[in-house]
This record gives sequence, structure tokens and C-alpha cells, in this order.
Amino acid sequence: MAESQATKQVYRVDLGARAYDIHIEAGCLKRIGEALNGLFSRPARCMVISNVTIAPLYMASVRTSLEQAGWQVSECILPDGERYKTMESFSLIMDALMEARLSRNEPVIALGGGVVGDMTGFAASCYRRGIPFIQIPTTVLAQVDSSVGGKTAINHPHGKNMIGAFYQPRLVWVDPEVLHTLAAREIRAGIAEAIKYGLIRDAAFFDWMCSNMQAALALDPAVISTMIHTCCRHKAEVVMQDETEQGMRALLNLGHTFGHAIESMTRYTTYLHGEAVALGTLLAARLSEQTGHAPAGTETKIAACYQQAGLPLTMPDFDAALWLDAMGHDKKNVGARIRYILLRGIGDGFIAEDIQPESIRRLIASYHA
Ligand SMILES: O=C(O)C(=O)C[C@@H](O)[C@H](O)[C@H](O)COP(=O)(O)O
Repeated sequence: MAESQATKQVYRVDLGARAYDIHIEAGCLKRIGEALNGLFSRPARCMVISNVTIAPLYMASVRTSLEQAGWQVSECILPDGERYKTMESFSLIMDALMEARLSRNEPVIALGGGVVGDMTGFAASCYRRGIPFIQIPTTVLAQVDSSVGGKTAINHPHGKNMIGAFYQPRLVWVDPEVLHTLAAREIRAGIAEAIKYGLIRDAAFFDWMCSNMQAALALDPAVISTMIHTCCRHKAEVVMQDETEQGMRALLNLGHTFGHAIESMTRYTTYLHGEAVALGTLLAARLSEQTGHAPAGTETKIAACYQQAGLPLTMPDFDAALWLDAMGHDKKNVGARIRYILLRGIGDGFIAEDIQPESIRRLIASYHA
């Protein structure tokens, strides 16, 4: 259920020794220095990792706050986009960390969306066998989903996020005001990940998202705040129950089995991650109906919500064999068996272990038709 929230809210992701806060507050970006001083006994060196789009907008503010709090700041600026979530970019981060000689207790700070956050976290997990990292998510997608939970990774030509680690941040510092510089397409893509929480575990939130879509797209502060709070609360609850995806955390992958395949079949050049997830969710909903798990009309209801959000509803045809090959690399697979996240209805996701390739061929044929 979506609850309206006070402007500032802190959720604790309680993972014992790896516990951390998600701090959500409009305007908090310029206080990141103070926040870091609350985590580390003495300010020292840190590195802010960002990209060519975000750095010109927010690096100065972050740097000023850190320097005023006594930190010595270095920067690493990456190219922007999912297609740069690669070994080459990972190598650039490593070179920058080596050159800055950051030691084991000195943090890296991810200033950006999901790609920057995932790559920074993975680099932090590897450099000197692990240094602290902080997430400052600057996209809707990263604020509602990817900055929380410690999934860090880079892509491989064979599949999305194939090289990575579970490595939790020390703090997630969310300032909804930074969303105002986002392109409309990025806002829409992030909203797809927010809708996901309604679909897998909160039917009332799904309805709320559909009813408040235009205000969400316009970044109405109250609506955006409620959306971020609700998603972060859900994400924290799931991650606290299943940090390393041994079971129910896989529900957060609704739409991703198909979505990641779409991204990889199009070489990460055509769809934003959230757009691919939306397309993948429609396929998952149709498969849920075709296999008798979800009532008729489930896919249509979701498509109507995505349409309001301006998300893509159709994609080019890919051969079923291509789908099965791409999904064969999914990290949720058990041996050669592909696991899918399906719906029993809106608000009720489950992990399906027994979907046969024939059902996927039928699904893809019905899509072509
Ligand atoms: O945090 C999770 O767990 C998720 O599955 C959230 C996803 O929305 C996110 O895109 C994640 O990075 C994908 O994870 P992956 O394990 O399928 O690569």
C-alpha cells in the first residue's frame, strides 16, 4: 500500500554487520559530507564515480559538501549508458582507484543511475578485496530500486550483470530533487521498476501508481516521495529476508528474465533497462495467463498502466530459439532449467520452476501473431 510520507525518512536495511540506512530527503545532496562524517571516524580521501551526463550537473555540489566536511576528493567520470557497463569501464575505475591510491577504509561514492551504481559497487567489492561504498542514486530507477540491496555487476556479451557480487553499500543517500534534470524517457523507464513492486506484492500500490501516473511523470513532490518511500520499504523488506537471492528475492526479477534477454538481443543499444523490464513484464503476464496461473485480463490491465506511463508496449519479433538461448544465461536458472517470475494476479508474484520450452515457443508465437 502507498503511504504518504514526511519529507525526510530513514529506512534501516538490517543485515547485521552489513546494516545500512536509506536516507530519503529532498535537498539532501548538499549534505553528503556531513553524512559521510557520521559514518567514518575521520575524514580522509574518497572517490566520486559518475558519468559524463550527471557529473556536470551534480559533481560540484557533492565535491563542495565533501570538501567542507574535510574530505579530499578525487573523481572518475565514465561514459553514459548501459552499453558501457563493461569490463573496459570497470578497468577505468580500477586504474583511477590505483592512481588515487585509495586505501581499504576510504570510500567510493556512486553518483548516478543504475549503471554507475552497479559498476561502482562491483569495483568497491574487488579493489583491495573490498572498500566501503556509498550510493547517491540520481535516476528514478536507481532511487526506487537498484541503489538498495547490494546487487553489483557489469554486463558480458553473453548476458546482463553476469559478472558481479552481492556487496552492500554503507549508505544510500536519496535526494528526489535531482530527478528534475532527468529526460522524460528516463523517468518513464524508472516508473516501470516502481510498478513492479505493486505487481509482485502490493496490489493497492499498483492501483495507486495507475491513478497517480500523470503526477508521477510530472515529478509532483508528494507523489514522487510516496513512490520512492513505498518502493524502498518493499525493497528493504525483501533484501532483509533474502540478501543473496536464495529464494524470494528472485521476485524482484519480475520482467527481468525476458527483459534482460531483450537488452542482450538488442546489444544494450535500443531500450533503457526499465523499458525492457516493462516489455518483459508483459510477456511474463501473458505467460502467467497462458499457463493458467493468472486470470484473463491481467496482461491488459498492466499494459493499460504502462500506456499511461508512456512505456513501450511492443517490440520487434525475435525467434523463440534466440529467446531461449538468451534466457539460458539468466542467473536464476538451475542447471539448464530457466526459472520465471510469474503472477497469480496483480500483487501476487511467484517463482515458476516448471515452465517448459514449449510454453515459451507458444508465448512467442502468440506475440508474433
Ligand atoms: O535487487 C534485485 O534483486 C533485483 O532483481 C532488482 C532488479 O530490478 C535489478 O535490475 C537487478 O539489478 C537485476 O538483478 P539481476 O540479478 O537479475 O541481474
